[in-house]
Amino acid sequence: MGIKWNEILITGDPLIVGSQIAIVMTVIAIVGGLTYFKKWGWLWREWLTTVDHKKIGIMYILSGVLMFFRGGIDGLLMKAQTARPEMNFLDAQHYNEIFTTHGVIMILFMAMPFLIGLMNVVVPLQIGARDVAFPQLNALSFWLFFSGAMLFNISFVVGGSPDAGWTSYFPLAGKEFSPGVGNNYYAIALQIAGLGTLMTGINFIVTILKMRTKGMTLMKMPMFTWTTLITSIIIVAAFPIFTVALALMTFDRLYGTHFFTLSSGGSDMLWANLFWLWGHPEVYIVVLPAFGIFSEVIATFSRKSLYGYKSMVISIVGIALLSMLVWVHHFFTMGAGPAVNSVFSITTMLIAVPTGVKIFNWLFTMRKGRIKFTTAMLWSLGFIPNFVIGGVTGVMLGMAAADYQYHNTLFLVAHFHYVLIPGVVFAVFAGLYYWWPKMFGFMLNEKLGKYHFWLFNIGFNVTFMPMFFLGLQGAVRRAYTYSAESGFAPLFLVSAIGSIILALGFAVFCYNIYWSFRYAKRNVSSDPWDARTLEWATASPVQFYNFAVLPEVKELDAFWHMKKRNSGLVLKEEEIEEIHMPSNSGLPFYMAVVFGITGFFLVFEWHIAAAVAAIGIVIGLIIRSFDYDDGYHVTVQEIKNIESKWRKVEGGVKHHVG
Ligand code: HEM
Ligand SMILES: [Cu+2]
Repeated sequence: MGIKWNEILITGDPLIVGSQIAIVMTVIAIVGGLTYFKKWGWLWREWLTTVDHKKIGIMYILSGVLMFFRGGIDGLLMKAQTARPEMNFLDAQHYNEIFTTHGVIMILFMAMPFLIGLMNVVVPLQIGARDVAFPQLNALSFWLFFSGAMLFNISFVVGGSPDAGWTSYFPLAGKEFSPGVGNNYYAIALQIAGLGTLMTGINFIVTILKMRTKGMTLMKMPMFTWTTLITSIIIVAAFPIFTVALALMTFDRLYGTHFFTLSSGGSDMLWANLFWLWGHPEVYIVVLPAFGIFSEVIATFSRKSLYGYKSMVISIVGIALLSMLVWVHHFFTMGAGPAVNSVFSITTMLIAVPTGVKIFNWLFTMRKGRIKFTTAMLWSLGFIPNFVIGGVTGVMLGMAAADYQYHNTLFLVAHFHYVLIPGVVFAVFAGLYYWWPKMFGFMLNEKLGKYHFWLFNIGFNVTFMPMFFLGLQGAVRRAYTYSAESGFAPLFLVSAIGSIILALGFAVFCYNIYWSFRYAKRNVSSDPWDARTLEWATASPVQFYNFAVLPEVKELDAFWHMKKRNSGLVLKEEEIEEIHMPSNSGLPFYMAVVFGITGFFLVFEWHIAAAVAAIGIVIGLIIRSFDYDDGYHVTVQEIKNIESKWRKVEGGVKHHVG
């Protein structure tokens, strides 16, 4: 096991050396800061060992912000490289690495944690529960996700990034054509993060089915909870496929098997099928919770209940079923034959029906509503036309015969950005502006929010609209440059300028976060938007036990009706009982560390070291099986004290913004 340091630490490239220096400086700054301000204990007690769904949610969201930064920089680098023809800012190899890490990071390490973070913060509150069903498992989910994300990210400076696209098609991703460690990172880091996600799916299914408060039948659940339930079911159905595919990939790359290489009897098409059997549902895993967020925001700021609730539920179930039946549309051109292509063409286009139902429901919700144009509402309004462009071009791509023309061009890249940016990123922003006061007890700045919205929205369209036309003119995706004679130059330049405007929008958002922590008024009402669902019946920020007394639900939009009956924030003191809470645990964090170390050794194929590190995993499991900690109780007196404190202040604050 001779360690070749020159292969491990990448040197010679200014971008990478710059990042290495930046990483070292950041680590020194964080360690120094924590030591100087004596915050290590606080970090350990309040965050690293927490099992509180709200804090876990906040950590997911913070990871999402960081990863958006990383993925966004990848995007900007690509846009800079293609701004002019025959540029040499990035070479072909670098471009390959960057679109690969960009795609993986944006989908798995940006979209997923943002949405799972919001699910964590909001869903237990919306169903009137004290936490998720398995709080410690929830912490383990987060830490495994985080461990996988960090492992994937260090590939840039240690060993080299994967470069076979976020789809990692074989034979390109196999050992023969990608001998470096880059694609090992893909196989192993995604495996670790994926295990975390799978556990999240199981956790939320059980939570939503078993932990709803009295009276909340399935058809009285808020729409965000519905979408979380269906998303979790898709996670449980789809992620194991990816787990298996990645395991087979790991065997192929590390142990010389040939599941995916033709040369020894394997099949590269097997990878393509397995990947998209997970990959297409994955798109709905990120887009359905986003639909849930828009449903909450649009109903709240139209001051009406959601139009067509039942048809909304039916259409998300329909989308979930169809999402498992369309995967072949990603490789129409691979020659499955006209009959197969036609079937998948039809299933693909069918998805437009339930999606269309939802769009009309949102529009009808707004009809005759007294609309408040808050920032959260702006994101929801902006989503609709942009997402329709993404949807319509999706139907175009879904026509198998026409797809021979569009396939692997920038038309496709433009299409899925028009789905994912409005469908996920806009939703995340809407959700953050909306639930920020619930998470922290103060708001994001509405005026900055509007700059953020307009810059981001305009920048997004200027970046991606030209790509449709470039694609139709024949510009292929994943190409690091093009010739001056191609005539692509003007549109590429416009697109690059757009990406700068987009980045400015994101910068305003980052500043807004800073602004809110620094300057925002602290005495915000617990229900600043005059909202409809139960999460607003708690203190802002929410007490660790969520509800002093679990609420009873009689109808949809339960909190709205409680307010109508003047029982919104009424607390019947005689009903307060002791609350049973789970204890913190350092075990999930420990498991993520040993998983991360084992994964790192596997990436470099240091098998003995990996085996030794894996013993750490087994030790963790053993410790957990001897863990009889049953949690602790909060006394009635304590609850009364806490409740009277915030309720007294609550009386004196200005309610309802806008
Ligand atoms: C923030 C602004 C963004 C910019 C400037 C950007 C730009 C780009 C560019 C230039 C490409 C490569 C085009 C090519 O094939 O040559 C690309 C690919 C891709 N992007 Fe983005 N993007 C952005 C946001 C996102 C978001 C939010 C997501 C997902 C949620 C996303 C997912 C992807 C994926 C999956 C690929 C394909 C990677 C591959 O070919 O393997 N992007 N993006
Ligand atoms: Cu698909």
